[in-house]
Amino acid sequence: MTEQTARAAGPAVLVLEDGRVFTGRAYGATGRTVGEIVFNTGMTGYQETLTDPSYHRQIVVMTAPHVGNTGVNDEDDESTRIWVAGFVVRDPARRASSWRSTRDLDSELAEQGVVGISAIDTRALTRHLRERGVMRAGIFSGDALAGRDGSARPVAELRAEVEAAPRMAGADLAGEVSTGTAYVVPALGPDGERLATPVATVAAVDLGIKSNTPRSLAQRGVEVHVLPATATIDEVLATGPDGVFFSNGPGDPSAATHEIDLLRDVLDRRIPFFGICYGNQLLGRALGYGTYKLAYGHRGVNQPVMDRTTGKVEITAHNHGFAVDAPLDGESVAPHDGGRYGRVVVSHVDLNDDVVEGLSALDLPAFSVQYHPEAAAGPHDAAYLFDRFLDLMQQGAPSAAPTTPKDAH
Ligand SMILES: NC(=O)CC[C@H](N)C(=O)O
Repeated sequence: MTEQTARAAGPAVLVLEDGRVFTGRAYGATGRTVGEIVFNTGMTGYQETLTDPSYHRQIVVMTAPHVGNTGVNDEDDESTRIWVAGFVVRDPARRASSWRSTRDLDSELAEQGVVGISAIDTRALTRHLRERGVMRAGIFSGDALAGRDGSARPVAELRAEVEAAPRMAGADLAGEVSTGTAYVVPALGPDGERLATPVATVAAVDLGIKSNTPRSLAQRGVEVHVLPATATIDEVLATGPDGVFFSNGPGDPSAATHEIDLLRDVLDRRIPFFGICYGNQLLGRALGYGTYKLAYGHRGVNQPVMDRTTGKVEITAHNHGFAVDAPLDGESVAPHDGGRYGRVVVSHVDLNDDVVEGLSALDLPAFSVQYHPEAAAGPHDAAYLFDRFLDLMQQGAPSAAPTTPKDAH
């Protein structure tokens, strides 16, 4: 068992755009950070959350009161670094304890320069964000909190820095987190051995991809060519894909012009397509539907979603602040370009708030979900969607595409 003990910490403040201030202790790196403040209701999975590139430019509040208990290990990162802009916790573990832990979370945050705050009332903060919606915020500690004479800087000054931070609405961020160069994740056989002949080849456009996504495809015998967000249709076609995948990622889908054009090029060629989260929003926009910003989003690991093609309810992992605006009931004609993409159904819906959680084209080999079948963190109820993608690639469209949902839950 590995155990690590937390470091001593000085004062820190969290300042919200609307003027609300929380006072606590510095956690992780000391200094200043600004971003959009959002809350995550997962009781587990902080390491996967921190390393999920979709959280780029966001300060994450964990509603679970104890964070850091199992330290940090070498297996659970979802990318090569921590992406959150800041981290807010109630009660950090004073001692990390797990057989897999190699370091404690406080030091890991400090080492990666991630400014955090602890010892604040995260329940009051979350209730505030639920009432008012997500907004910009800043965490200030150390020199960023103290004025020249050593006394704390006035809140108005800190708030002005928060108000100068860029907003999430309109932000095109995939290019800031995507891989710079293409790479291949090899197909695996049943015993984890490399397959000489993959079952299928997928071109996966990395808009902020989590490691468990190509892994989930590779485990089904798929060879995955991960491409940068700047990929062109020729680069996609050069991989000889049986299917194209668009990943999760940070930012506002309405700003992703290049990716939406690329996706239309894919749809025009009737190449089987699957998208997750940002990929779902981009499919929505490519088909001509709108997207909008939710008041406080869905971030956690226990969101109930109904697969309306089977009537089954699954418990799912979410991280989204935007959503697709498509008609919930029955088929609609995709609005883009006079309806040339044919009919679409909302295949999945969130049972908490009726937000669109999946789209299926009926006349094209294309579908997507707003939540995370790759889990990490979260339950694996939705892993069947990778099999659905494989079926779509192997059987072709539109035979594998779901039919119109029978009921609207
Ligand atoms: N995880 C994601 O792909 C997030 C998509 C988008 N940035 C949102 O916040 O809704």
